[in-house]
Amino acid sequence: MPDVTRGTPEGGAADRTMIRLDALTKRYPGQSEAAVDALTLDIPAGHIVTFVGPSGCGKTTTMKLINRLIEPTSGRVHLDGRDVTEVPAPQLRRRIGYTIQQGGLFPHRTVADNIATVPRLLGWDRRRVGERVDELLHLVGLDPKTYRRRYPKQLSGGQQQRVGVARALGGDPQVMLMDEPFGAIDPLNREALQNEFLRIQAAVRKTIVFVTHDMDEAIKMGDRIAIFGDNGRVLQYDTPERILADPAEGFVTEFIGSGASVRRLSLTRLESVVLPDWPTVEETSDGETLRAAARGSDRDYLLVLGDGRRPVGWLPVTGEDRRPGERLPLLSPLGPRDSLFDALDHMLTVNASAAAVVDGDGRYRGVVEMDTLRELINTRAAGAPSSSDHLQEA
Ligand SMILES: Nc1ncnc2c1ncn2[C@@H]1O[C@H](COP(=O)(O)OP(=O)(O)OP(=O)(O)O)[C@@H](O)[C@H]1O
Repeated sequence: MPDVTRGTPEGGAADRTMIRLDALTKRYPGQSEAAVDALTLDIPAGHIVTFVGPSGCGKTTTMKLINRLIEPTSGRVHLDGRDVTEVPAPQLRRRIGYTIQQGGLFPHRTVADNIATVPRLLGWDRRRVGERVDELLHLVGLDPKTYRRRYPKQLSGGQQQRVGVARALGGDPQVMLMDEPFGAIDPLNREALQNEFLRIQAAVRKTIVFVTHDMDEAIKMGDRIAIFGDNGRVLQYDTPERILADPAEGFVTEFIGSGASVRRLSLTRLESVVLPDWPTVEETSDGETLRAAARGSDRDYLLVLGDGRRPVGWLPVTGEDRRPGERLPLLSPLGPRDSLFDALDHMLTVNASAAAVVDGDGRYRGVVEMDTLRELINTRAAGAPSSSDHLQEA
């Protein structure tokens, strides 16, 4: 098998390797097959790597090998350049935060005591521990006054998960291992937690290994994705963009599913694409100017710009003689941080074939068309580079 797991997938400047798995193998007693088989993988500092794959493929076992909850049959784990077997286990676990499904909180300890677990192990004084607990509750979006003294059973699943994240961050670890942290959360709250967690990560920049069953979550959360096949083997390790654009044969293609080309749209932000120009008119234009603009364009709609070049409506062009019709309202234009997928979603929601895009100040920037998105989906699905000359990545 080619070595898919070494080095930097982007081929750019190398990030420091925080976790290095070297031919790591785990065979549980009495099992004929290895749960993890000669796994070799470099995890760069300050990034999220998602492990995704079918049930039983060795994701959890790999996590437990990293923080030495279990010992390997053979192979090595290096943390920040040092073999983990040379680091005493308690010290190691203080450097590695661990969250599991449903938060894994101690049921008979309050929220504050749960979060304080590692800071106390580290011997911090009471005041520093108390401050850290409040700081972390703030960070995960829970009001310390309300939640500090509650017990886990007095929290919703999502709140327990937040406390689980706060507890894992307690001792300011270098590394976080998160084993399906949002697995038991309903889809809406799950999305909120994912967004919240990405916001936290932008501030704390930990090295994170994030296990999930869900390819969409792997794409959203991962700077890189390791796709596991059976027996703890990694079939592909790369950025979400590359995996979606060029999935390894067979299993990976199947695992990603037929929605890959649509999913890729969600990876491209509007701020990074060059948008085609569109015929526009000013809100204050007189009738003659509007008629001239309608005749001079081959589009079925003109975009109306108001004060400060803000898109405010669409002007349909009708009839053989191309007359401007009644202005239609434009509710909310798309912004620079929206993705091509958001554009598609927006057009499907408002039943339109085009959507106006603005810059960060709300000024008109261009228009995305449904036809262009359709073309992108089709060319990407066919595996060909996009031939669209309407919408180029900047
Ligand atoms: N303590 C154990 N003793 C024996 N076999 C085990 C043990 N723990 C896990 N296994 C086996 O090792 C394999 C890998 O398990 P692991 O929990 O790492 O998979 P996983 O990818 O995390 O699965 P899931 O997505 O279902 O959590 C499985 O076949 C499992 O049955």
